[in-house]
Amino acid sequence: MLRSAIAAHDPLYSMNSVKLNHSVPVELGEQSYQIHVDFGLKNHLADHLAPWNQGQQWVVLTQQAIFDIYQPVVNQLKSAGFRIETIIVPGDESAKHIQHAESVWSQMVAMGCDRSSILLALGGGVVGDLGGFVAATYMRGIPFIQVPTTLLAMVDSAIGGKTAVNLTAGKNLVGAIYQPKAVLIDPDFLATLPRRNVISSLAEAVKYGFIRDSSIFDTFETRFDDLVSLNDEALLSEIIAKSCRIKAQIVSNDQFENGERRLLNYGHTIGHAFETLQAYQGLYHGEAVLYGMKCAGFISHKQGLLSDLEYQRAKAVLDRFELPALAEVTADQVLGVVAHDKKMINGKLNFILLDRIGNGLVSTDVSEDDIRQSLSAVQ
Ligand SMILES: NC(=O)c1ccc[n+]([C@@H]2O[C@H](COP(=O)([O-])OP(=O)(O)OC[C@H]3O[C@@H](n4cnc5c(N)ncnc54)[C@H](O)[C@@H]3O)[C@@H](O)[C@H]2O)c1
Ligand SMILES: O=C(O)C(=O)C[C@@H](O)[C@H](O)[C@H](O)COP(=O)(O)O
Ligand SMILES: [Zn+2]
Repeated sequence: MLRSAIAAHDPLYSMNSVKLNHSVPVELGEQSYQIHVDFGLKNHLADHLAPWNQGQQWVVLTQQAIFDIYQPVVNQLKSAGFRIETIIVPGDESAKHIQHAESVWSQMVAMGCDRSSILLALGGGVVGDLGGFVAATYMRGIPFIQVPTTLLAMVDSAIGGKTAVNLTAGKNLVGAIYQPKAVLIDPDFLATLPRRNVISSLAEAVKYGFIRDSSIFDTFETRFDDLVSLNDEALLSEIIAKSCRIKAQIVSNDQFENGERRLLNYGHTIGHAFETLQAYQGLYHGEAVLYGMKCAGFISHKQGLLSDLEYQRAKAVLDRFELPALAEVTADQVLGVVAHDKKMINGKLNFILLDRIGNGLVSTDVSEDDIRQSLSAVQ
């Protein structure tokens, strides 16, 4: 509490005197990069960015609520001699619309950005996804750097190069796989993150516990309240480090999602449908994925893949997350959106299931009836 209060007044404040820093490589040949996790990194951002600064125009893409708190971080770069302009996009999922990509492209032209310019995405997954998409397309591609400010972005969205905007018909239906030059994580940003966003963010961390590393799931079972409160820096550091390593490894193995990377979509097939049907309002991404993971766990159990005991454990952890009620949507509506899912290949849906906690698998045997029954179980 005290920390949050101090940090809210001093955006350059570091909440950690003990260093819990580490680096994780994302191995992608010539596109390889490092994820640096460093409490207090934002106070030295200019040093971290110096290797890329050759006097070119930089654009910081962010949202008003973030800029209001962290403007001193941007000012610090100006003081260090960076040529910086700031572009503000809407503070919610509506920013991931092609009209905002167009607006950012046009503002960048007006600012004199050329192919050497660098886009720095300072924000959560929305800023990162939109910023990455703009960077991938502006003058056919300029470098970009991710500085995530939400826990979701630190454990997932800033890593791996998925960039996108939404269509009315579905989430992330237009985008590119375009890797950042670096991901610079300062967990101190989380001191000002609203609790609802922390809870939503944790969805992507528990996802790794389901699909890959049961020790992450065990941590959710035993230390749920400590995870949500963010009070234990060692625990926070551990959950970020484990998540980054898993995501980096999966992306390194399968950048273009031909196999293993599909596991990262656990809970997303139905979660994305909920977001789409609510017109990207009312339900945060992580919250939608939590509902989706409830459905996927139900189907895994129904198909006899997940034991009674493991299903009950999965359900008990997911039920601890505070979630807003789902809007009334019919199973037909959900199935209609799922039909456009990006994992639909030759008319076959690739659905992510579990055969135990800690092991995800890709199934092409999930029926409409499975989905209908799972929806009845969670609604
Ligand atoms: N590319 C990927 O691999 C990937 C992975 C997961 C999610 N996503 C996408 O990420 C998006 C969700 O991202 P999110 O959960 O980070 O939410 P978000 O980006 O919408 O941010 C949540 C809210 O918190 C505010 N905020 C951000 N950082 C803050 C801070 N430090 N202090 C105070 N306020 C802060 C933002 O302004 C925003 O209003 C979705 O669009 C989802 O599809 C992408
Ligand atoms: O990086 C990935 O791969 C993921 O699937 C991570 C997801 O958490 C993320 O929400 C992603 O944007 C969903 O991918 P999509 O291809 O279904 O849009
Ligand atoms: Zn996600």
